[in-house]
Amino acid sequence: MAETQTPDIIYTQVDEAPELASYSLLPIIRSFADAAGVSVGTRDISLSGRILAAFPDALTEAQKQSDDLAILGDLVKTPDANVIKLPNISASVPQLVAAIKELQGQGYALPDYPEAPSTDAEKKARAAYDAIKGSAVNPVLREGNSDRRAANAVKKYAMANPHSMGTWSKDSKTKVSSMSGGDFFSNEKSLTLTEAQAGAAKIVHVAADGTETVLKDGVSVPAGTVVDTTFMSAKALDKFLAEQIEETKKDGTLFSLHMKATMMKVSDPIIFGHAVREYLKPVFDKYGDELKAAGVNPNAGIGDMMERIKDNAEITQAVEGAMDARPPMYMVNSDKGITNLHVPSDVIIDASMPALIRAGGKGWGPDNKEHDTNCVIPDNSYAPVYEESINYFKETGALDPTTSGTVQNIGLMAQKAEEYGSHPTTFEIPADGTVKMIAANGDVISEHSVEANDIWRAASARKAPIEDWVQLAIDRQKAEGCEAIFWLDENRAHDAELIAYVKPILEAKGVADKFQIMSPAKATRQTLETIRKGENSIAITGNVLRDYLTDLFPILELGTSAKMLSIVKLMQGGGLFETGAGGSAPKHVQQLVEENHLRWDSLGEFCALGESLKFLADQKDNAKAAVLGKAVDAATQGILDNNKSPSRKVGEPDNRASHYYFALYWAQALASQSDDAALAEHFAPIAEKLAANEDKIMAELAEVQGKPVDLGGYFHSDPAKTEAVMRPSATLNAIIG
Ligand SMILES: NC(=O)C1=CN([C@@H]2O[C@H](COP(=O)(O)OP(=O)(O)OC[C@H]3O[C@@H](n4cnc5c(N)ncnc54)[C@H](OP(=O)(O)O)[C@@H]3O)[C@@H](O)[C@H]2O)C=CC1
Ligand SMILES: O=C(O)CCC(=O)C(=O)O
Ligand SMILES: [Mg+2]
Repeated sequence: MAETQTPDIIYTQVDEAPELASYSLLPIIRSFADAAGVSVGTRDISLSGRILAAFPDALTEAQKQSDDLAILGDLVKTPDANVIKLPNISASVPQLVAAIKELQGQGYALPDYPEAPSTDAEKKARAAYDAIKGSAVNPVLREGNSDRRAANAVKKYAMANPHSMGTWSKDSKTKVSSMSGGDFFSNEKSLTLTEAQAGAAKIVHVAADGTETVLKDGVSVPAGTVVDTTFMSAKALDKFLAEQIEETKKDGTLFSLHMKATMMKVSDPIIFGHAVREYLKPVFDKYGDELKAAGVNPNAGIGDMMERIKDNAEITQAVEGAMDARPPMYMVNSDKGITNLHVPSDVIIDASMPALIRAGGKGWGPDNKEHDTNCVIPDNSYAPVYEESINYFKETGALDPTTSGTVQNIGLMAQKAEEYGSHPTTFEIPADGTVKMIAANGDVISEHSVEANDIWRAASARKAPIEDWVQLAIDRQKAEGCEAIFWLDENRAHDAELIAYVKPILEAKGVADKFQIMSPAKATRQTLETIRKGENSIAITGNVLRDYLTDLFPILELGTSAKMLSIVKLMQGGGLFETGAGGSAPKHVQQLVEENHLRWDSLGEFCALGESLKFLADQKDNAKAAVLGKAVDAATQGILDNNKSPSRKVGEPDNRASHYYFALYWAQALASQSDDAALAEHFAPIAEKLAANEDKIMAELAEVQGKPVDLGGYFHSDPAKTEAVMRPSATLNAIIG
């Protein structure tokens, strides 16, 4: 065959902190793997890489880049897949625009992001950019369901070395506020499609005057798919937001909005925009025309708005005046004046709510001090999880990480299950009327009366992924023998359809007595009670709760979700090993650039690497991969036992130093094992050299810290400059080769 062979393992090229870490870690991985005949390739799924791959016609031959995401999307549907997936940027519009600008500045003739596309070329460019926006990578790669948990060694380490936890007081004014109706939760309709209804469905808007507009045609929904449709009323949302702004002011707390504008890339930026508009209502009322003329789109946030009006002193002053009259906002960076409503991707609910709960219900205010906070989460589908957690901790005090049990997660996410797949079927409604979803055979799946500006969406979960998810839960419960709860609310339309799948499978397998089914609010309380007793629980959830809980519990138990094992057992037999459960930590890049210290912890990468190698050993009957994998586990244990994880403070050992120790312990484990004599012989001198040069290497790594560095770009950094920054120890580099 002419085709070049796929490497044994693909390591993804991403963005921000994890990508910086890869510059240091990947050469070590490759050098060690190479000695065992294991090939490690890379594929570029970074934001800049995806932009370049989408516009070949705008680039010179030398600049063109392959569509690696599409290639990986095909690979994960084969049994050969073995992919280590690091977190990548799920870009908001301001991030996308910034990345395009940076690439243009580097000589790539890319089109601008067309804000109001009118010509065909602009419409084409806009469609290409919109496909890159938000969570555009994970849904493509996740051809399997999710298994996230803390490895035993990691959990034990956290219990012995607890992170700091804020204290909860019974009279904390922190709370979660959600709509009392008119939200996605209360308007949801759900149906499991029959054979007769299966096929290509369409979504139609019928205006009050009878005009029909097809919003979307050809929505593929095979038999057995659970289809949900729902909408959020724009009027109810605005009323709710106005009330919350008032109430926050009365309570004397901070106003904060928690959304997932990246994952729900159509609905949530719109909801965010409503909050911006409501918070700055006097300004939008008075200067609406001027703001429109300046191209202000509230969905892009106050940051973008201020930039556009910076030359207009009157409006700038009006904004500042309006903000002074409003309750203070929860800040992303109080030193720099960056508020919760500045950029839609700055406050991402899965990370932001747990961080606030870990801090004892406190958020940072504009005065650079901690305050109680009103956490505004408009939709009720999942807000009760945070509400119940906050209520529970107010009653009982903070969780004790030294004694707490652990919560594992089995998440339904394969084939864009649930809201993850809803972007192409979410619409801001143009005019009053009805929205119908119509099955291939003409049956009306659902019908909703809507008003202009309401946000309507359809989401779906297919039969095979649902069945695979239930089986995964059965396997995991069997392995752990602990409490296992399906977080499903029989009173919610969608969950009731899932329960109709779950119950018969559990009964048929004779394991119904091992599982409970509970609404998210009840499951939250029971789970917290279980882990407080030092026992463990498995949360079996849909996609959104998978996302939320795999940050919430790890952040409370381990201090961070970066240390999680995150396995995607691909439905076609391959393996996808995600590193940790968190994101790409933009704050960490800032610190590196300012003071050459990278506090990113690669423990998630170490865990994923070990799993990937052990998977390769089984997948290709590769005994050397098994030896490498076992040694990775020993090295990871070594990092924990000897406290070699990165420090947060400049001047102390950082990410690069932890990679040196990882290499040292990995080489020592390989040198001392007796399963493969050739590998032991190869790694003995390497282990010796690494150990003998410890002081020298650590000094070389320490020496560079404390000064700013130049990476030659943020979204598309200069490889040579970045490598020089991330591999500053000539001694280590020479040993690694
Ligand atoms: N799988 C994926 O591809 C995911 C991608 N994302 C994307 O990541 C970006 C940033 O998201 P954000 O919500 O800010 O969340 P992040 O998880 O990137 O950051 C939140 C904070 O978590 C801590 N943290 C996260 N990872 C590590 C690590 N490995 N080592 C040490 N600390 C860590 C840091 O806290 P501190 O600095 O206080 O120590 C960090 O500032 C967005 O573009 C988002 O879309 C988000 C989630 C998953
Ligand atoms: O895909 C994304 O944008 C975020 C994913 C995420 O947060 C997660 O999987 O935990
Ligand atoms: Mg997440």
